[in-house]
Amino acid sequence: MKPASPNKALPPSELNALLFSSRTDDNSARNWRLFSKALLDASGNAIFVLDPSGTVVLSNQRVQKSLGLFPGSLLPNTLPDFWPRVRQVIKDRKALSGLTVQAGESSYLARLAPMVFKDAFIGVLCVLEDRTELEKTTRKMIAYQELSRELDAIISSSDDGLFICDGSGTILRINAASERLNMVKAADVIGRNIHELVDEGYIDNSVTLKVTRSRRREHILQQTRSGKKLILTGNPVFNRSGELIRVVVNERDITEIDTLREELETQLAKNDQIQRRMQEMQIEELASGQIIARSANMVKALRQARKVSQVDSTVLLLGESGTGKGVAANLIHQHSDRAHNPMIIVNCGAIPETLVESELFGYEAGAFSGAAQHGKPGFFELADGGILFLDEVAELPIASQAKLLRFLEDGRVTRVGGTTPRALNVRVICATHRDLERMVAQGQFRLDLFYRLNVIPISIPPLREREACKLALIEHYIKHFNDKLKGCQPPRLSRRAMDALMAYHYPGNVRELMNICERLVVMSESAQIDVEDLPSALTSSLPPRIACGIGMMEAGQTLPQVMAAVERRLLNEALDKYGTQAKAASALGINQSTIARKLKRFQSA
Ligand SMILES: Nc1ncnc2c1ncn2[C@@H]1O[C@H](COP(=O)(O)OP(=O)(O)OP(=O)(O)O)[C@@H](O)[C@H]1O
Repeated sequence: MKPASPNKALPPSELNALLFSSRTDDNSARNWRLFSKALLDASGNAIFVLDPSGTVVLSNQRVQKSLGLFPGSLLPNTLPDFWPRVRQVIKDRKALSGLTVQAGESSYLARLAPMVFKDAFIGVLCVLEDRTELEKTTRKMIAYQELSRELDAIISSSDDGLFICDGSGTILRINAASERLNMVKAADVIGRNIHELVDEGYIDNSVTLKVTRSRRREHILQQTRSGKKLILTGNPVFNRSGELIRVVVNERDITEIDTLREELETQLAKNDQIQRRMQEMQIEELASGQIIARSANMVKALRQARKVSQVDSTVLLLGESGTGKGVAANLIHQHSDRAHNPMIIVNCGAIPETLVESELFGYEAGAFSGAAQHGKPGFFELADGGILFLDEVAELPIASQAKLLRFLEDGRVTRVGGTTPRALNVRVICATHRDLERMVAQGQFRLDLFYRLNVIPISIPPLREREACKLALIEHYIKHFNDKLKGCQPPRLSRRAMDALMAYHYPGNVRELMNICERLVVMSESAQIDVEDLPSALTSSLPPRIACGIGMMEAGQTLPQVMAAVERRLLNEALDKYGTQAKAASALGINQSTIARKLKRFQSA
């Protein structure tokens, strides 16, 4: 701007008269003044005029409101920091611009210009532009820029793949890890829509599309073209009006974790198998091949028996007749510190009730008519240093139950007719096929004795719940009886005969299976045993089949649930039948690690 350089200044009195006097007023001059004021008020800026002494002679509404400068106000008093700049303009009569003025919270950009009227310098025009909002916005912009730089750094330094799409699935950005994992270049995919990439077969499944449909966090597993396994997590981002504006997808490479997990599962399955085999071997070795245990439930029962053989506690063997309670008792005995001393086996149900007490606890000379002259030791005394196995313990008369309880509590017995108790070192093992709890409820068995016996209960499962044992027992006893009775090549079982033997429920358990095998060996005339050679009770039982049809579905069940149930059943049957995961896996035609994984899933379901 061309500087004004008038050689004279208008005296203040004249200036005031010019601006405010009504003496000279006519209508048009007053209108012109009002129009000028309206013009100044309409401006978005704060505008005021100072006379050369620094007194405000004119100010628009904005100045009055925000700076409190009215005609007559002294600038040196109101804005002392700004006054020197104004003085400079008064002195030099040259305009100044780009000045900043701070007034309270507000900040202004000021321009000062000398005012000349009729060749005389009349004062200074000050135009102040409010920069407060602009500065706030600038500060925010700087903060956003910093935040954006930080986000950039975070996104690009992440080892996980990250990509961001807008609400319609158009890719906005993708980090280096994602480029690497997906073998793509950011430049090739940014700006493209996920729909297109799926259509072109670039990706087969998109978590972004899932998120856009469900509008919530989604996960999917994805295999990349390079064979990596990724777990993709898509997170929706909404604006204030609830519109989906972004989908942020995180891609985690789980190839290594998955491989490690599989290795671990295989290792665990192997360990499990080795452990089972070792247990089987220990049990087999111990019983010189006479005990057959293939089903997990039987292996578990025998493992418990082996474990308790090391302590002197009373053991209660529970199970149906013929399941192998006597076998378990033998196992405990053979493996205990008492193995070099006898195990006296007493079938409590086989002794006449009147004789039970004297048989168990012995009697003194002349205890009753017909008693031996010098008295007789009972089974307890005979078992001193060893084990007394009370089979069918539920059949003990109540009086003997009381005496047994006393022995279990103080380790002493008193012969019938005697008065002096004898201390004995006897471990007691009891067995029963009866429901002792029910007998207690019916008053047929002492509650206190039941508690005393039930310290370590071991249940021997019935043969119908031991599929894998069945097969092994049949093979074992066919060979056993053939070796014993014939000594030639044992007969082969036809498929149908084996199926019938496997399908039969054996209410008499192993004892019945042994009898059937013995009979088959004795009766067989050819090298093969066929279904016709079997007792009629067996041939009527057909192998169980898995029913299939809509009728097998329960109300509310879904196809996946039915499939899972069938899978679970087949798996359990196979495990039961083949004993080990490896054998079951090969019979089912799947990997052992798959079996291990499925079992784990079933357990946690
Ligand atoms: N796991 C097994 N392996 C081989 N033989 C077995 C097995 N279990 C039982 N047996 C045989 O079955 C027969 C019956 O077993 P055991 O006498 O032990 O049954 P139990 O349950 O004691 O029967 P009970 O209650 O009638 O006395 C025995 O000849 C035994 O050798």
